[in-house]
Amino acid sequence: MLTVSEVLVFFVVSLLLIEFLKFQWMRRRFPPGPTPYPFFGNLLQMNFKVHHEHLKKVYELSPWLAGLFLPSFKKVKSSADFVKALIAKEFESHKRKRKHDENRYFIDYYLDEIDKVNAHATYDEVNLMQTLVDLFIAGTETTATTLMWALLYMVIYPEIQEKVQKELDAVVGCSHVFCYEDRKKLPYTNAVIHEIQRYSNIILIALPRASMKDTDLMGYHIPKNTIVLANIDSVLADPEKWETPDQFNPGHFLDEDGNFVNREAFLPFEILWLNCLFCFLTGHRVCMGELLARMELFVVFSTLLQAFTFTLPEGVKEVNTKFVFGSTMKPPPYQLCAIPR
Ligand code: HEM
Repeated sequence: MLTVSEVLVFFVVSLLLIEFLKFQWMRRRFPPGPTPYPFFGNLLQMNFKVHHEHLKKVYELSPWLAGLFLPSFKKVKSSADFVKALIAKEFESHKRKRKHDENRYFIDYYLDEIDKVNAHATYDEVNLMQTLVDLFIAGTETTATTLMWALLYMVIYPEIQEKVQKELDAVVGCSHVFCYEDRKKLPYTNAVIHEIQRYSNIILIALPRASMKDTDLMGYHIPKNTIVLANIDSVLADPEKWETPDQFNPGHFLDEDGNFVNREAFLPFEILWLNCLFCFLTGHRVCMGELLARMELFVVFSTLLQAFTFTLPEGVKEVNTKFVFGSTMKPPPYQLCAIPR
């Protein structure tokens, strides 16, 4: 047991050490942001898995106690267990019904890789299960959240909804079954979907990168092993890149003749320019589901607006659009009416 004076000495020495390091580091030019204290500035480098493991142990020892003090952990764990059980069932069924000459699914291809004997490969069933969980979470939460924002914006901006419906009626009609190719004939609808993604900006920060060596970037010093987080929000709302960054304005993606125009700063899926700059760090990293997500958003959004008009329930005048912070930035829970057209 430490005495009070020992704790005080430790505290004072730590402060002096921090000040000394700060003084040393001030000689280099660091990017704007919090002072890079050795401990506080690098919280992300701590092994969070260990904490998670401890929480899991508490939960396993006494679910009742954990449920009392860690209700959110309990909820997350039961959701994760549900997803894992679902995926394990699917995985087992693929293994049972496997035909080597008829690979059709990701699981089948992965199982083939496991079968190949390669001492350096990391393909195994545990990794496969985790990859499936990752794909499941990354692939459902993101598109669902974007569609929640999409319908909310349609009730807030009925004139935009009406314009989309007019374009859909005029170009493809009311019984058309949508495919991704249709977006080329529907510039306004396409522009609205892009603006939904820009304005809702459901992932504020890209996945972490780490610097593999000391480096200077755009005049700033980035020490080796620093975790670098790219701020997607700063690009999607950059006043130098967008005419009206704080407004929902599909015009950002249209030229004066109403043709769809892609914008360099439209980067909801990845920070591409950063990938170029950081190629010396961790290499290329992008959203692997981008194309699937784009197709899903276009087909689901167009199909819904072709079939329904979305309005606020009677008597509701105000809508809260302040996002709820989480793995993706979701709109607060809301109600709407879907009126068949
Ligand atoms: C609206 C839908 C989506 C958005 C906005 C989105 C956005 C993102 C972003 C910003 C990243 C980080 C990229 C980076 O750090 O440079 C990412 C990574 C990722 N996304 Fe998506 N995503 C979407 C849909 C999907 C779908 C449908 C899938 C799969 C079926 C998917 C799978 C992944 C995976 C596996 C990664 C990690 C890639 C890596 O570790 O390098 N995403 N996504």
